[in-house]
Amino acid sequence: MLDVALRHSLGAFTLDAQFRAPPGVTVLFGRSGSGKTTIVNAVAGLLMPDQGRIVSGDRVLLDTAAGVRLKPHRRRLGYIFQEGRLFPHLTVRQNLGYGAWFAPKGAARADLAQVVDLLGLGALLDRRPGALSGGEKQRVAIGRALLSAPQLILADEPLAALDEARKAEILPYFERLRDAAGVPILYVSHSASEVARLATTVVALEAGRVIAQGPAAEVLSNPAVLPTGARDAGAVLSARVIAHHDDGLSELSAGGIPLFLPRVAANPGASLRIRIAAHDVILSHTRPEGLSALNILPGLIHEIRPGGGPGAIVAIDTAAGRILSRVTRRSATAMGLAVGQDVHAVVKAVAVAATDIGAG
Ligand SMILES: Nc1ncnc2c1ncn2[C@@H]1O[C@H](COP(=O)(O)OP(=O)(O)OP(=O)(O)O)[C@@H](O)[C@H]1O
Repeated sequence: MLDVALRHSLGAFTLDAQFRAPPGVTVLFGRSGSGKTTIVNAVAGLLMPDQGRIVSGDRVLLDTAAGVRLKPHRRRLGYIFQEGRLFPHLTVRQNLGYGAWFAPKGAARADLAQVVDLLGLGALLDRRPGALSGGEKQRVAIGRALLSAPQLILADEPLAALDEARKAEILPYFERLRDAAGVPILYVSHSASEVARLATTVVALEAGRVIAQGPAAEVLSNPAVLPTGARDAGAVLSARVIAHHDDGLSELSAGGIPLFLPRVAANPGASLRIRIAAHDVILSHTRPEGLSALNILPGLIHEIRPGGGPGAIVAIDTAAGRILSRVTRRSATAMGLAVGQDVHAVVKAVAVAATDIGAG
């Protein structure tokens, strides 16, 4: 568990933020300039806030009132930066060894063989960073952070420098890290689909303040707190893989509702989390028939939130969880949509991209 309370002024900007990061990935999510990096720097000990208290597990890293200010190297943190920052003259094995060198003596630390296996680094150990792809470098950086026996991992936009294909390559490794390493991860991101896949907890920031914090599915289903507003709104559902069919579709079950998606890379029985973007969901009063879309989720309208422009976000509670649909206000009026009404949310199978599906 990480507890953070900070107050700090930087010119015209004031950070006044409090949040708690339970085990798993806690994503700091907010627009550019909302204070994400300032928070990460304060946790890292690279910025001394005007006032603050930061507690990681049972260790007080900072308590300005009590005069406690642990030096950065004594905070037991692993860093994963945007651009990897590996030593170019060292091999992958030596770069990993550098992480272990930083681990305090006697600290329980990850085993090299386990880390190599977790991150798929076996074939890369004797190469230098110049001979690695961006995604491979990032996997080495994750391994190096893990081997330093951290009590907390800080990842500041670790995927921002990678193209979509490399991001898709790395995301599963962060999922494994989240699910296997048992170390809390504080993760900075702008990307709604990255957040939907990785976050256990989301801390939404605006102008230096926390405007929402809580489980990812809950915070992300509130379009009012998303940095890009309705454009990025979407729901996160938990689903279990039931079967793979011969026509290339996989059948899943989300709270008992069948979902058909393009074949997913997970075995029957596996739990997945799936992001369904609000703009891919259409609404119907009656259960549609003669429609090509395969996924129909009956539910009740929980909220209708008009946007600044012509659109509105409709939140629907279904047995699979809360779904969001982005419709025009004109359609909402023409359909007579109202809170408490029964509706059917309709999702095309192909609307759900592979990057929006992650381990649950
Ligand atoms: N040394 C400084 N002096 C004055 N203002 C600063 C200073 N450093 C940062 N700021 C301001 O503090 C605010 C928060 O910056 P911060 O880097 O934490 O934002 P961020 O959410 O990480 O943004 P990004 O996503 O663009 O990295 C910004 O408005 C920035 O301009």
